[in-house]
Formats: sequence, C-alpha cells, structure tokens
Amino acid sequence: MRFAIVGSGAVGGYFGAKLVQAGHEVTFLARGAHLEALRQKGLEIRSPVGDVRVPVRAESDPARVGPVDVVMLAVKTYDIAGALPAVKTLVESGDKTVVLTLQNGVDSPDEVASAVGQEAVLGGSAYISVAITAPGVLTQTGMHHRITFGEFFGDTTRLSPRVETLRDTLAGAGIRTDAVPDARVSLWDKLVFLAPFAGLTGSTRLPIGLLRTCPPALDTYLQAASEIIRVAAAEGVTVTRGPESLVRELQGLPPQMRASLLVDLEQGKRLEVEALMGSVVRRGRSAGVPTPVMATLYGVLAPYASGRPQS
Ligand SMILES: NC(=O)C1=CN([C@@H]2O[C@H](COP(=O)(O)OP(=O)(O)OC[C@H]3O[C@@H](n4cnc5c(N)ncnc54)[C@H](OP(=O)(O)O)[C@@H]3O)[C@@H](O)[C@H]2O)C=CC1
Ligand SMILES: CC(C)(CO)C(=O)C(=O)O
Repeated sequence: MRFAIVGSGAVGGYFGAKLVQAGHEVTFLARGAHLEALRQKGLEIRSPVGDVRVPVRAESDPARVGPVDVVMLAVKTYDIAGALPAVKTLVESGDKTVVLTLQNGVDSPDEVASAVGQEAVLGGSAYISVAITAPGVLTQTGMHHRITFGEFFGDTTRLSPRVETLRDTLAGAGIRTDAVPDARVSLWDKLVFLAPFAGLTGSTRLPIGLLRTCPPALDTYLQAASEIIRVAAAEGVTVTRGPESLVRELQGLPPQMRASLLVDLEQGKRLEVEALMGSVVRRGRSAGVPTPVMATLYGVLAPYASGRPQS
C-alpha cells in the first residue's frame, strides 16, 4: 500500500517506520532540521528493546509525493489547520485516498472533513508513548503501541471493507490494531480518560500517584470524566468507560506517570488545551450540558496553551 505521513513526528514517524520496514511505499512529509535529518540519516527509533535506523523517503512538498492510498495525519491538534492544504493535495492526487486522523480529542475528523469531505476520513487514536528527542530521532518509552480506528461518518454499524483492508495492512506490518465500527466511540472513550488526566496532572503539576490517593483530587477527576460522558451522550455517543473502570485504570498506572500535556507544559511547549478541554466546554455549551469542572481545568491551563507565558 502507498502511504503519506503528514506530521512525521513521534506518532507519524513511529508507525510510518513500521510500514517502511514491512515493505510499503511510505513518504514522510516533514520540515526544517527534522526533514534534513530524515533525508540524510533516515529515521532512528530508540526503544527499550533496541535501536533501529530506517532509511525513509522524506519530502516537504506534497505535490512531489504522487498518489497514495492512505494519508496518516499525525500533526498536533493545533497544527491541523496548517496541514490541511497538504492533506487536500494528497487526497486530490489519489483515487479514493483515505485520511486516517491520529490526534487526541474528538475534533480532527470534522476539521479534516471540512477540507476533503467526510467520505475520505477515518478516525483513529494512537496508544503509545514516544517523542522526538532530536531531529530524525524518536525515543519510545515502554513497549505498548496500538492504533484504534474506524469509520467516523456514514455507516458506523459495521466494519467497512476499507477499514478491514487497512486493519490487515497495519497488522501485517506488526502494528497492533483495533478496527472498530464506530470511531466516534473510541475517540470519546480515550478523551474521557485523557482530558481529566491531562487537566488534573497539568493543573497541579503532580504525577498521578499523588492525585489518585488524594480523595478530593480523585473526585475532581471523576466529576470531569462524568461531564465528558454526558457531553458525548448529548451528541449520541455512548462512552464505554465508566467511573469504576476509570478508577481501576488510574490505580494501574505507574505512580510517576504524568500526561504528555504536563511534560510539554514544563518544557514551555504549546499544549493541546483546546482539543482536550476547550472542545468539551464548547460542545457542552452547545448541547446544554454543564461542564463546570472541565471549564475550570480549561481556565487554569488555557494561559499556557501557546507555550510558556511571557510576563
Ligand atoms: N507522542 C505520543 O506518545 C502520543 C501522541 N498522541 C497524539 O498524536 C498527535 C501527534 O503527536 P506527536 O506525534 O507526539 O507530535 P510531534 O510534535 O512529535 O509530531 C508532529 C509533527 O508534525 C509536524 N508538523 C506540524 N505541522 C506540519 C505541517 N503543516 N507539515 C508537515 N509537518 C508538520 C511537526 O513539525 P514541527 O516540529 O516542525 O512543528 C512535528 O514533526 C497529537 O494529537 C498527540 O496528542 C497520542 C498518543 C500518544
Ligand atoms: C494516554 C496517555 C496518557 C499516554 O501517555 C496520553 O496520550 C498522554 O499523556 O497524552
């Protein structure tokens, strides 16, 4: 299969490299020093089971890529608008090209569909812990990796043939893959865990071990999660994670674990506050569902959304 990776950072680079190793034709769209490193040295992935270096084809201009079957969109949520012209060029160069969105949050499929149409879009979530640690270098923490994806628009009652084909291709490349009939459920399922986790670890600057043993903090987490479950329900999506399973998941995490949002905050980087908290608050307002806890977490973190505030 032919793939283009738009946003060849941590997530896009990791999964794209697996596809290259399996013999697929993959072009990585990248820019700056990362692009130069990819061209000159390939993509290096450091992980607990060893390091690999994968030679890759990297381009800056989507018009040079040619027709592809799948665009993997793996930019951060705040970079989607800037990446849409490239995605549009790639979809228009192909025949039935699909775009698989891999962002956290639930907004990406709609944003992408506004540029290329709903028919071209599949919704996905990445489960992995990986970061760009130098141009051309990714470092993976832990060994887990998974992509959950499916149709986001149209018939979401069954696995579509194109979802089955992509599932088989990804699985054949050694990527752990869950194909689901309705990607809206899996995107909201991740958000219901992640947004309160990122909101609480981010606003307190504390790891989960200190929060889950503090009853008021745990209560804040669960109230935030309940708000998200109600907003999803108002949009017709039944989230499968409830309070008991969320508490079990929190108890199972390493005590030092912090959301990537907190790691980014401490490094003065931009944050996906709009996609994780702002989106819930706005959607709640539209649906008439109160979200006071999520609104508070949003208000506390929004000043950091563009990076470390300059006083
Ligand atoms: N990393 C992880 O472990 C996980 C991440 N996610 C989610 O996956 C998504 C991607 O995150 P992640 O991979 O970490 O992000 P990264 O910052 O590592 O990678 C994003 C890449 O996209 C590039 N980019 C941005 N805009 C464009 C553009 N217009 N054209 C070409 N390249 C562009 C960036 O380049 P530049 O640096 O030049 O801006 C960067 O290399 C996020 O929504 C994140 O929440 C989900 C689960 C785990
Ligand atoms: C699921 C989790 C918590 C894994 O790091 C994550 O996606 C994040 O921190 O952003």
